[in-house]
Amino acid sequence: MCETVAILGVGLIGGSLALSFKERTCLRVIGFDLYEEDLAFAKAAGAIDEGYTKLLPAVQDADYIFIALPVDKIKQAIHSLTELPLKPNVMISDVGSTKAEIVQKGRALNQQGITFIGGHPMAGSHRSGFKAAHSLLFENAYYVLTPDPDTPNESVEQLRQLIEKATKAQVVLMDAEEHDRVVGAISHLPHIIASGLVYQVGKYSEENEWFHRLAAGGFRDLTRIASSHPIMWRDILLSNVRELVPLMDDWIEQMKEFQLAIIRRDAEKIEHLFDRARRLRDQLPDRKKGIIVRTYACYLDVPDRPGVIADIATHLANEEINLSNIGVLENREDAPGILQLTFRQEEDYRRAVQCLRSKGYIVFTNDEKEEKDLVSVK
Ligand SMILES: NC(=O)c1ccc[n+]([C@@H]2O[C@H](COP(=O)([O-])OP(=O)(O)OC[C@H]3O[C@@H](n4cnc5c(N)ncnc54)[C@H](O)[C@@H]3O)[C@@H](O)[C@H]2O)c1
Ligand SMILES: O=C(O)C(=O)C[C@]1(C(=O)O)C=C[C@@H](O)C=C1
Repeated sequence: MCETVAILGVGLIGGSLALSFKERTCLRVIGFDLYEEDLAFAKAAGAIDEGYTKLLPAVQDADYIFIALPVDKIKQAIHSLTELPLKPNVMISDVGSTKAEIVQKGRALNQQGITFIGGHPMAGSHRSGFKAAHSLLFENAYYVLTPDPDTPNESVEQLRQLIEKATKAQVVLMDAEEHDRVVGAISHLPHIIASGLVYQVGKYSEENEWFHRLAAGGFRDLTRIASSHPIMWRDILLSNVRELVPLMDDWIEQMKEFQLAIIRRDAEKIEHLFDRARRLRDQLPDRKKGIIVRTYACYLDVPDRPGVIADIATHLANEEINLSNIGVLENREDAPGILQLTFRQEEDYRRAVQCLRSKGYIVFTNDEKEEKDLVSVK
């Protein structure tokens, strides 16, 4: 007979877990959330079998409980679980973005003989709620578990196998404090910096709206995560103060190093800083994400005249080439825009390049675009 998993909080992460369990295991999935409508939506989407707005009916038959609430609410839920009649062999985990404080709370469950193992899937989005959930959100991502030294190995293995089977993520084990330091640097601090940049430009744009209007690719890429849920991020920061304060000190030092090099007009130093950063960035492991489908793109210098996009689309349609997306990358008034055409199939992409070149368009591929960008920067 199949077991039951209760997911507390059927939002982005809980909803994605629920979809993963339904898709790749035979577990019965019970959802718990504040809102009836969200539960009804998750049920209609096939993510949960039943949904409750009360904790007891959601957890009393569960063999596994995953707490996917905001960090502060995870701590409260752990406390509530210590007071409820649960199945004796239930295994409890969470998905919170910080671990030390949560694992500390979880020890109250461990003292009652219930296995609690902290967890954190290293994938997500700036979007929130079940509407943004996806069964492949965690595919190929790391999924950190932070068992205490005295957690039985069999329990860790059992949880690892369940998570890997359902989510297709790769489980790694880590000490909770080490987790908070690492994730503080690669996730929490970047969220603060992104919001800080948006603030700075927001302030300037109150005086001069061009600051907002000119904000283009680089600024947008760098600040996407500033659109994340403010309450979720408030709780994350408040739960990782110990690591964040020294990390912010280091960041301020790093900015001062850049500032000094600029004040001194120290070209060599500036180049060295950028060169080192580029090398380090290029060494980041490329973890292929499940929900990102491989696409093929080509680029066109297009004259800024009416009908040009329709003309391109017509040529492709006449050749029965399937175009997946079309977008303007740059749109300067005094220069041609760059049109990005994206294709799902390599064959479509190759035929499109050939077809459009034969119609007189200047088409360049990804590698050629990189070369062109570098040349125009020199
Ligand atoms: N968003 C990310 O990228 C990401 C990635 C990894 C881990 N996490 C962690 O996952 C957890 C959930 O984040 P999310 O992005 O899924 O948030 P979310 O807002 O999408 O989902 C949270 C869900 O919990 C419900 N909820 C909130 N308070 C509740 C309460 N008191 N009782 C019952 N239900 C309640 C909300 O209605 C919502 O459905 C957080 O702890 C976060 O730190 C987030
Ligand atoms: O991709 C994003 O938008 C995220 O913010 C995801 C992200 C991250 O910082 O990498 C955010 C919080 C999580 O705890 C894990 C992943």
